[in-house]
Parts: sequence; C-alpha cells; structure tokens
Amino acid sequence: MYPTVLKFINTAQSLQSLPFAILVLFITFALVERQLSSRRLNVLPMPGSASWIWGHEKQVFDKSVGTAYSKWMQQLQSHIFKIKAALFKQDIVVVADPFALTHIMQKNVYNYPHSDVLRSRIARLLGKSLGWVEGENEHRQMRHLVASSLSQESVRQGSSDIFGVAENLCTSLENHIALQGSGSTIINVNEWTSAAALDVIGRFGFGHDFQGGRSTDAVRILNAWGSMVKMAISLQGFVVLMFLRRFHLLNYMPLAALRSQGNVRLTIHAGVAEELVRRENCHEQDGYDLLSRLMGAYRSQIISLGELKDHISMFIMSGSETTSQTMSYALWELAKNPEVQAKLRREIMLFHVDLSYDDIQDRMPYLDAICKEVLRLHPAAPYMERVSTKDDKLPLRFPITLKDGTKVNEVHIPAGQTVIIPIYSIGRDDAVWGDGDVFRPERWMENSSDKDTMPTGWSGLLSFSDGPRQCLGRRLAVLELKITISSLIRRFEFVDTEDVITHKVASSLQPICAGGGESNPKLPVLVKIL
Ligand code: HEM
Repeated sequence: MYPTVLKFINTAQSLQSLPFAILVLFITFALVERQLSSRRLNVLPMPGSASWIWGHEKQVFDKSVGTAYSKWMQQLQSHIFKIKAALFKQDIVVVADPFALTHIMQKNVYNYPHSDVLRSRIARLLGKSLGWVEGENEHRQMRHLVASSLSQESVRQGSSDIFGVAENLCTSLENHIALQGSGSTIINVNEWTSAAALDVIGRFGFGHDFQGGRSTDAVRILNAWGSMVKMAISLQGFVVLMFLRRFHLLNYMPLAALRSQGNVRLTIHAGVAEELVRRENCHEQDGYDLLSRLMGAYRSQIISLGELKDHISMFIMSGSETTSQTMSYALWELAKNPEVQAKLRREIMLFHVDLSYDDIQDRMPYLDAICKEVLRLHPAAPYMERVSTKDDKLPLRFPITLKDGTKVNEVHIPAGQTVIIPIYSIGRDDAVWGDGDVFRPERWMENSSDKDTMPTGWSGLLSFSDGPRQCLGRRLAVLELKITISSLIRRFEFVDTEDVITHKVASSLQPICAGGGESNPKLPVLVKIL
C-alpha cells in the first residue's frame, strides 16, 4: 500500500500539486488508523452500508432522531456496537447496555469527559460553566457552589414563581384565542412553552422578569437561539459538526455556524447578565437563590466577572430550553392521546384550583406517570458523546455472541475512544419496556419493569443523565412540567392536528413539522378553551 501511495504523492508533487499530495497522505493515514482502531474493537458488531466519507453518521442525521440507532440495535441484536465515523475518523462505539452505562456514568464519569467538539460547542453556546467543566475536583467544586439553589427545599420555596408563570401562560393563551374570534386556534406550542420556561428560570433563579417572553431581552435570546437551531439542524450544520470533530482547530475559526452558537451566550452577557450584576452590586444581599450564590462567589473572587456571566447564560439556557421542549412534547402527546388527556383532567379536577406544592408532588399519580412517560419518549438530550481518557473494560448486562457462539461479557475500550450514548433509543428499548415506542403512562403505575435491564438514572431513565454529572435542575424541571401541564389541562383541551412530526437535534430535541417549513422547529396543536 505504502509504495503505491508514495509513488502517487511523487507524481502529485511533480505536478506541483502539494495540497493534493497532503490530502492523499491524510486519507491514507486516516484509513490505516481507522483500520487499526476497528481491529481493537473487533468483538463489536457493526451495521452494514456505510458511506465512504460520512460513515454511518449521515444516516443518523438524515433520519428522525434515534431511528438509526434503534434500527441497528435491533438488526445486530446487540446493546453495544460500533459505527463508522465521518471523514475517516476512528470508529465510534455506541453503548446502550445498562451495566456499561452505569460503569461509565456513575463510576467512571471523570474518565469519560465530553468530547472536544462538544465541549467547545458548550463553551460557545452556554459558557464555561457547570455543563462544560471537566476534572473531578473542578467539577465537584463548581457543582457544590450552586447545588443548594436547586435542592428540593429551594424548589419547594420557589414553587410560587412557577405557579405564577403558569397562571400568566393560561391568561395569555386565553387572550390569544379570544383574539381569533372563536373558542379555539392552532398554535405552535413551542413558542408558548419557550416563553414560559424562560420566565420560570428568570424568576426562580435570578429574580428577573422576562415578561412572558415579550421583554426585549427575552425576544433577543429566543431569536438568537432560533438562529442557532436553524443552522444546527441543516445539512450545513451537520457537515460543519463533522469537520469540527475531525479538525479541532476549526473550532477557533470565524465560521458562520460557530458565530450563531456564540450569539446566544453573548446576547445574554450583554443584556440580562449585565443588568443582573448591576442590580446586585447596588443591593448586596445574601441568599440561597442561584444569583445570590453566584454573586457571593464573584465578590469573594472565586469566579471572575466573565465566569459569572457564563454561569448566568448557562443556567438561563439549559434551565429553559430543555424544559420547554419537554413541555411541548407533553402537550403534543396529550393531544394525540385524548383518553389520557381526559383521565388526567379528571385527576386534576379532584383538587381545588389553588393546587399546593404537596398536591402536585405527592397526590397526583397520573400526572407523575405522564411526565415520566414524556421524558422517556422525548428526552431533551437525545444523545451524549464522551471520550475515554484511559484504557477500560465495559461490563455487559447483555453479552455479545460471537460467530462461533462464544459469549463476551466485557468489552475493551482503548483510551481516546469516542462513545455515543443513544439516550433516545435506550428509553424506547423493547427489551426493557416491551412496547417501547408506545405512549402509555399506565406503565409507570404497574411497576412491572425488570430493574436489571434498566439504566440506573432517575426512574430507570437517562433523560436527566446519571451519576455525579446528572442534571442539577431535575427537581425544578419536573415540578415545572407538573405545574404547567396541570394548569393548562384544567382550562384548555389540546387536539391533534394530524401533522407529521419528525425529530432533529440541535443541542436539544427539536420537532420538525412536514410541509411546515422544515428549517424551523414547529409543533402545531389545536387548543380549545374549556
Ligand atoms: C426536562 C428538563 C431537563 C432535561 C431533560 C435535562 C437533561 C440534562 C442532561 C441529560 C444533562 C447531562 C448533560 C451531559 O452530561 O452532557 C443535564 C445536565 C445539566 N442540567 Fe439539565 N435538564 C433539564 C432541565 C434543567 C434545568 C431546569 C436546569 C437548571 C435550572 C438544568 C441544569 C443542568 C446543569 C447545571 C447540568 C450540568 C450538570 C453537571 O455537569 O454537573 N437542567 N441536564
């Protein structure tokens, strides 16, 4: 192989085509490297038909979120397999086995940091804050700084903020429907939930009013986020992501796709973060809410002004975008399943209109089941990408059967290996749930799942991740979902529009409506005032 390549390069050079020679050299080395890495993972099965340039990754991008991984899990009858990466990068290992997942996410999470491309993206989009920091000590310290602001007690105390936002949302929606001159209208449910979720994190975390998504700040943030999403779900976004992963230096180039990510963080820095810091500098107060904790760290010079603003932007975006998408999918599922919606309404109507925190948390089992079912079927973060820093062995709950019938109970993972955790497909795995793709909240009241086959995350799901890096805002998110859904279902009926919806990923899960301008996420639902 090498003499041929060298001859080829000599010819190219004699033709004064240095770039061509470099390209040939790069491809040759990349192919050799890829073949060696593939051999190191030789016990792992691999799906067929990969593209020469894009490997299997274009199939993942082209199909609705998770579809490709679920299909390969079924075809290969394996909860762990490898796929060909784009641009001749080494093969990627896809891990859906519960023992292997617990090993990575609970016991060895600091040996599996976010991949470089993901980390650069988080830094640009959200800031160098908690979702970005790596290293056990650094991460634990940063998490400790803010953890008490999102504890169960803090969330209980902040529940009045969420009830207030839900009430405003219902009133705005009633006014909007009244303006249409009939008792019902079709809305893009995403627009309403994004504004409400921004309001919740604004009030709960920072004592800031985004005015139902109508303040200048809110509009700027939502627009900047919308542009980022548009770019990320496009073919151009996919190609850029693949190149960024392959050639890390590109992460520092002034590319339009990268600018659109940075705009979200910079918009928050220049607007709301600036205003919050100014306000807090005038009224120095001690407290346990997110802003007080962060300002305390800034005043004690534990964090710089830039870091403080990064923390604010990270909490505003990761606290609102994920929750708003989950809320949208909940309302969409209720619209598609009218009998579930009616049953939920009956449960809600057993209570007085002024629900308490305890009613919501402890006395509404069907609402609880619906929230879990939505989080299982529509996890806001559908995939996770990590890279091993050390040679490792992954234990398996579902052994791999080799061609000669031998069973393999653990898999060697070399240092530097990219690992994808397909959260979306794991939550729908028939081996665990039986009817994984079906929206059936009753399953959560039956308690019949085999715990041994489930991941160890919250409620046997990975929707909030697992282990030391699991979502810090889970309690707030679940309470927010419950309060908002119960308020809306009491006053409105949601009806399916029968639009065909597929799903893409742009930092979080995005619904795409066929024939409705596929470049913008949209989830149409008909709403009727009751
Ligand atoms: C339904 C809503 C939500 C979902 C599905 C969700 C999901 C997740 C997931 C999967 C992760 C792990 C990401 C990774 O390691 O790559 C994560 C981390 C995180 N989430 Fe959430 N999240 C939600 C709401 C929230 C809220 C409301 C907040 C804050 C107010 C929040 C704050 C965080 C933070 C700070 C981290 C980083 C934790 C760490 O690295 O230690 N999330 N979330």
